[in-house]
Amino acid sequence: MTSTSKYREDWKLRHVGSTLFLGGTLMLSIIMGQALIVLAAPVLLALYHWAIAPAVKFRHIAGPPFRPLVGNLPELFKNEYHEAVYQWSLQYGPVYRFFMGPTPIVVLADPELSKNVGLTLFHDFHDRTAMQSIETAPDGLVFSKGAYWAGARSAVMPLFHTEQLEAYAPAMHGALSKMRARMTEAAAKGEPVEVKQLTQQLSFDIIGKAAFGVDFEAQTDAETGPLVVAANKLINTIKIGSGAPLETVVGLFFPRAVQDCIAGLMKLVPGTMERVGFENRKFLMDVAERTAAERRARGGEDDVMRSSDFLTYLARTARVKDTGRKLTDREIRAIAMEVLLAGSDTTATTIAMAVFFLSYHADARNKVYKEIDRNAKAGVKEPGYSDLAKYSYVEQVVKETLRMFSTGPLLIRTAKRDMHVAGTHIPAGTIVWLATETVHRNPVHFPDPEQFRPERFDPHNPEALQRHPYAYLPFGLGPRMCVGFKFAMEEAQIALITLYQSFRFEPRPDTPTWPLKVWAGIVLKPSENILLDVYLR
Ligand code: HEM
Repeated sequence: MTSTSKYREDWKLRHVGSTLFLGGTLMLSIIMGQALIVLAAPVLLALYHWAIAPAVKFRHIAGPPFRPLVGNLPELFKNEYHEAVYQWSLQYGPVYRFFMGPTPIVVLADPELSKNVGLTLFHDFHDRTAMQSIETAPDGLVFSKGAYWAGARSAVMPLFHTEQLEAYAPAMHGALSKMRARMTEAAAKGEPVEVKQLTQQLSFDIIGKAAFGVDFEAQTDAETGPLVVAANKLINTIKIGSGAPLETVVGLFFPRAVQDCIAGLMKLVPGTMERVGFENRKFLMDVAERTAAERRARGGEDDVMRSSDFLTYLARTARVKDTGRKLTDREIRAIAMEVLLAGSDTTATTIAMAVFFLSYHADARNKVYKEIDRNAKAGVKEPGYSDLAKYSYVEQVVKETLRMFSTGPLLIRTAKRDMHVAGTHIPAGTIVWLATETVHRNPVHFPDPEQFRPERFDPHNPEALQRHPYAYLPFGLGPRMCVGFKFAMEEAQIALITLYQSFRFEPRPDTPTWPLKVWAGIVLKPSENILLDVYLR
């Protein structure tokens, strides 16, 4: 080989080598680039989902400025979140949006809009979205959906028919006699009473007897009674905001599947709120299931409507309206749990707050005494459900208490499809809050809203006659309205009648004043420490 041809050969080899090297590098960078894209895509997508999309998608609705990732959580949890909702409505009007982390919430704070969403457009705003991954949710009422919910609700409704409500009154009086004894003792000793604590225990005893048919012993054994201890522990785990379980916090930022996964994992770790919630829910559900089985075994499908408890009725008589099918054990225990949770703290807070307001309002208190004494003279001492019509002022007191201090200050609905409400586009899947408490505080519908004035609910009062029919919604509205509202009104009225038959409550220097620093939360943030002096009348 000549030197020229050798040179050519070397050159070729070098050329092939560098081409291969260049090609390889190019390939490698393409592969790495693609890998990078594959790896980065979810991060970019998540960033888009958290940091950009919500603001872009909801830019047509006014509201507080969006912050990437956290949205408006800081403002929301600074006070109580329905207080933030109220303040925003003053700033942005009756239709606005804010962001719970990256999740947009559209708020409607107007009676007509409540009517539209809760009633007129019900089929498009049929369901609620849960913040926690509650395992009983698909079988109960509160977070069940569509046709299943309608069937379950139809089976439960007869529990709140008039004759049944009449049958719960003796259990209410039974529980109240224990409370009266405790109050009498406190009055004799000159000791103050913490009203909310007492009414909480009272409510557990009442709902325990009515729903489960068993004695929760909350008033006699609050510290060690297994049912009341479990119920209290469970209630503490159902929180949103500071002190909420990790799964709830995760649920603010991640899709439901991630939240469920975290909830499942946390349940395995002793001491976590998820574990405490799981154990106590299971304990109570097992009690409900055992009790239902025992009630079922006692008899056939006979008439167990009167003088029975919820579980007996649900296990033996209840039927889904259209199909006629019986409720399963899973459904029965889920409904029993919900009733226990939805029906205890809400009613207890209402009774406690009514006593609180009355302690500061001698005029209203004297009208209550007058009504009670008039009925007592006419022979009504332990009123049943049908007697309550004779206590219209006590009813007005309960209504005004629920207006001033809502234990259900927001109604939750989810848009099933793209909708237009008040000319505003609401995309499918959006969570909508009907800010009922904000309306309750609006002077257009309730003049001097910070004033406790039960007379505003006197049906003959021009203020009541002129009010928008959907301005006052403490129990919600439409087909998803509170299933237990008549039970709650019955319990609150009977409790107040019993208490004011015998006692007088006076504020102390350390009693909170209105407005309270802490407002009721959507789930369970009661006004605690309502310390009052109690006297025999
Ligand atoms: C003062 C007491 C109570 C208040 C303020 C209250 C308030 C509410 C509110 C605002 C809702 C949502 C309604 C809606 O979205 O339109 C609701 C739903 C519900 N409440 Fe009550 N409630 C009280 C007592 C009770 C009691 C005593 C029970 C049971 C015995 C109960 C069981 C339920 C259930 C099961 C739901 C879900 C209904 C459904 O989605 O079909 N509540 N409650």
